[in-house]
Amino acid sequence: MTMLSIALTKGRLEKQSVAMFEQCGYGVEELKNKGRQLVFLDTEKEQRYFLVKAADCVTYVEHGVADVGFVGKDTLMESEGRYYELMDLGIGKCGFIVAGLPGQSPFAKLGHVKIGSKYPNVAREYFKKRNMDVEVIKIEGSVELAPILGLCDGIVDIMETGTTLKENGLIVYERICDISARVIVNRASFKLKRPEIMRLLNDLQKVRDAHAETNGSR
Ligand SMILES: Nc1ncnc2c1ncn2[C@@H]1O[C@H](COP(=O)(O)OP(=O)(O)OP(=O)(O)O)[C@@H](O)[C@H]1O
Ligand SMILES: O=P(O)(O)OC[C@H]1O[C@H](OP(=O)(O)OP(=O)(O)O)[C@H](O)[C@@H]1O
Repeated sequence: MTMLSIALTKGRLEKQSVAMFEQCGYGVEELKNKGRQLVFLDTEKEQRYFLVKAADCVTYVEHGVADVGFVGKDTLMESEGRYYELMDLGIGKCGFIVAGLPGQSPFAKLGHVKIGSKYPNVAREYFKKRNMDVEVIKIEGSVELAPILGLCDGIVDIMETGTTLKENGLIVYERICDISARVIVNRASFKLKRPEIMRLLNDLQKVRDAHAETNGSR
């Protein structure tokens, strides 16, 4: 059997991704008990996993260093990589929103509008579709701070529970779209390692559907 290399997004998606592999019956003990280690071998299934930042996950898959990647749709929408997006994992569910201070909608402002975001391409694209000419300011994190301090009139960011916005006195003006984690696959790997990749996708699909059923029947 051919070895599959799988790039996992570290951080918020990590725990749920590892749990899915565990439920598939793969040997992820090393991944669960990691220290500073970044590559993990699952000899039984002939798979190796590595943990990388979201945007790097796309890069590794695009270049074929990883055959498969687990990454958020937010990152895919922001990047320009070439890969196959083959499955919605149903984890890491959240959404892209436009938010701002109450009574100060960026959609109602006349004149120059500034939008802060960790996702400048997504923000630019969205406002272009709305026929609005905005200046997008790239922000690396704690985006909610930017309109409070007057750096911008609104933000494009991720919202899950809405707690971060609420605790910072911001409101949602528009929901852009839903986001969840996806499986992406290198284009050449999909031809050369198709049986291994199909087996992985089938296993993941069973786990995802079992979750959906449990949640749906609550
Ligand atoms: N609040 C959230 N709820 C659900 N999923 C989220 C949330 N925030 C981020 N995600 C998903 O998890 C992925 C990783 O996010 P995470 O915050 O761990 O890393 P990051 O965005 O690279 O930030 P950092 O610079 O803090 O590492 C995101 O690309 C997104 O798909
Ligand atoms: O709606 P909520 O459940 O409050 O989640 C939303 C928050 O989660 C993400 O930030 P993250 O924690 O990744 O930190 P960051 O500001 O460094 O991006 C996002 O940018 C929001 O700030």
